[in-house]
Amino acid sequence: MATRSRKGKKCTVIGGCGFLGRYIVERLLEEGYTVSVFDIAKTFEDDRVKFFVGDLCQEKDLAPAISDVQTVFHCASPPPSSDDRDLFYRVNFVGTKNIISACKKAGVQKLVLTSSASVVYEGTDIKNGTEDLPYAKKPMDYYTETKVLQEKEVLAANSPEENFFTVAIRPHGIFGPRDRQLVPILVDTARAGKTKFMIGNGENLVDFTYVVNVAHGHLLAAEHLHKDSPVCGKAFHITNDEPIPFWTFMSRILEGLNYPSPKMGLPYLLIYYLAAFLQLLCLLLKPIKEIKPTFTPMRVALAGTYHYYSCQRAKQLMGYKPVVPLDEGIKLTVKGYAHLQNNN
Ligand SMILES: NC(=O)C1=CN([C@@H]2O[C@H](COP(=O)(O)OP(=O)(O)OC[C@H]3O[C@@H](n4cnc5c(N)ncnc54)[C@H](OP(=O)(O)O)[C@@H]3O)[C@@H](O)[C@H]2O)C=CC1
Ligand SMILES: CC(C)CCC[C@@H](C)[C@H]1CC[C@H]2C3=C(CC[C@]12C)[C@@]1(C)CCC(=O)C[C@@H]1CC3
Repeated sequence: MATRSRKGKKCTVIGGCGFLGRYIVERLLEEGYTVSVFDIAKTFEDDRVKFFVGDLCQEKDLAPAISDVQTVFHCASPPPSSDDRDLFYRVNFVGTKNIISACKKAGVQKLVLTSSASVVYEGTDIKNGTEDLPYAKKPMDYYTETKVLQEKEVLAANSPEENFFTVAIRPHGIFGPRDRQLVPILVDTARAGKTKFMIGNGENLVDFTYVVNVAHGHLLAAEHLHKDSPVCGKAFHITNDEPIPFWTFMSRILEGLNYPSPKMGLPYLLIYYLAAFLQLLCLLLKPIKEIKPTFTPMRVALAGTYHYYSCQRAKQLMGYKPVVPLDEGIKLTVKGYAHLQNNN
């Protein structure tokens, strides 16, 4: 008992210097956990946190960071906008297997993976999708393909007989202050004059999840992860439970930052196939010049289709409910990005 209680509140957040990871660290500290962070780069200071800088692709780097802890949160990933297939495979698949191996060797009891609701998304409508949907047979990009591999590996590693329990959290459309993907890319797109039109008719409902709710879901999962718990070895959607039309959300952020929001819609399929053609062209031109298109087929599909998910399983098995409502999250996000405000 002494060993378990001593380790009980000790945890490590792999990827803890990232957008979501740092919010998980902050929530853990609020809840009285002893927190270590393992990341490829240290991006913030906090005297309460023990930092380990390393590469999760190197299992030897991991050992010191997870020694004598009960719970590991794994939220590291290359940015989805990367086009480095090998990097995605090494970090998200091989790196995750390293984490599982290192956790078992170190006697870690709980592994909470940050997966993604996109592991079941193939570019067509998903309305109130449950965790029973099959994995995407044709993921829309390589990032998603490696997230599928990663989740399968972690859930299969759940082993009560080895006192090792795993769970996968599937957030969708995480947003909030310090985000490095959604708002910065949206603002860049607006500044380039590319948000004059919506993609599609603007009615497609989508889940956007305020980052504090995602961190809350991760801690709930860890607290419910123990022998004989129904949480073990399962995936859970964590959303704001308030699906919103994609372009209504984007317009709220744009107008909040004093950028014009799109008023007219362009036919979804026209833009989708244009994006697919552009992606092929960029691939052919890559040896001559590297061009990264704003409107990738994945982003166009996300902008033009329904994709929202049921978090009923998290509500029932973990008592999850969002702690920050969507409207409040949007206001906090706009406030957090005042430095990206349109001053023209
Ligand atoms: N953002 C979103 O909308 C969604 C995100 N997710 C998942 O949530 C998780 C967190 O996402 P997010 O916070 O947005 O991502 P970030 O890129 O902000 O954070 C990821 C962190 O992992 C670090 N990292 C990357 N490679 C390695 C490595 N080899 N070794 C150690 N650390 C590494 C990154 O460092 P560096 O920055 O230097 O690369 C970064 O600090 C990811 O697993 C992502 O797949 C799921 C659904 C939606
Ligand atoms: C077409 C543009 C005007 C859209 C600008 C916003 C997009 C950059 C974001 C809208 C939906 C976001 C999203 C992700 C990244 C950023 C967006 C495409 C993810 C792909 C991040 C990683 C995941 O696991 C799934 C996310 C789905 C939603």
